[in-house]
Amino acid sequence: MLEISGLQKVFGRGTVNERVAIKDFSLSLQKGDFVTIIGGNGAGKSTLFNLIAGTYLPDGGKILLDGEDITFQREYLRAQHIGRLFQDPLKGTAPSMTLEENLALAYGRGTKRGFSIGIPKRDAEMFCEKLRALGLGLEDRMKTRMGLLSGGQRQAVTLLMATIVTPKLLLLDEHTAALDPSTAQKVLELTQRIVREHGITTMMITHNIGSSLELGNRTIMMDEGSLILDLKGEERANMTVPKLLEVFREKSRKELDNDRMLLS
Ligand SMILES: Nc1ncnc2c1ncn2[C@@H]1O[C@H](COP(=O)(O)OP(=O)(O)OP(=O)(O)O)[C@@H](O)[C@H]1O
Repeated sequence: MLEISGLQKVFGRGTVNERVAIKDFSLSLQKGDFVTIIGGNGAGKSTLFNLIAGTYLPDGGKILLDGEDITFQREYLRAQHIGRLFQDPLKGTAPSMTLEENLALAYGRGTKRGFSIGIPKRDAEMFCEKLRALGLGLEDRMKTRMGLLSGGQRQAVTLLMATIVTPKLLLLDEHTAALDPSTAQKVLELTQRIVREHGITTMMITHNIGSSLELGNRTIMMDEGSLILDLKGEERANMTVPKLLEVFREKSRKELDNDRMLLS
């Protein structure tokens, strides 16, 4: 359902700062795949997401989503089918608008539903039910401004917003990295539940090597803009954190000595 072939992105071409961020990158995902992505600082993980989401355009290669060539499609058009979460829980939301209004905006994405006429009662009831299902008591705070929620609450609502219209693809860019460990765990559990319920094809960048093996059905490792490891099936099931670090050392000839890299 996602076919990436020969993707290339160079920043600052022809300048002293020239940097090949994505180098001949190819990847093919099946519908319902949940891929975790790991790699050191500057490996190209976020750039890959920016190219898939249309924030940047590539210098070469192709991206097909459900058979449609989206390589140069405008970002706002792709956003109708691609949900995205960032490390910053406020990114992609309107902090001065209420939860209900944020959800209504997300629900209206890609449809002809208007926002100016207010929020229909049955939509508000549906938002309330979805918030209740998060188990965070947010169903009683529909009129609260988004900016007043805690980081974990906001990220849970952002997750709901990204999936309220089931996307073809969900991109999670370290979406729990800014949360305390127990809140991060809760948001990860919610993520798994929502992704599983709707069978959403998902890509998740993480610095937690343990999570990268525990969540999803496939793990890819990037280094210097290239895919250096693609783990699935039995090979992935038998992989451990120490073994994965060893593989990284062998393949990249460097240590994963990233300060943010969590090893368990
Ligand atoms: N807008 C930009 N302009 C110039 N260089 C950029 C830009 N965005 C990314 N880069 C460079 O491209 C390379 C890949 O960066 P990217 O942010 O994709 O890596 P990453 O794997 O997400 O790293 P991290 O884990 O540190 O967030 C880096 O060398 C980075 O400095």
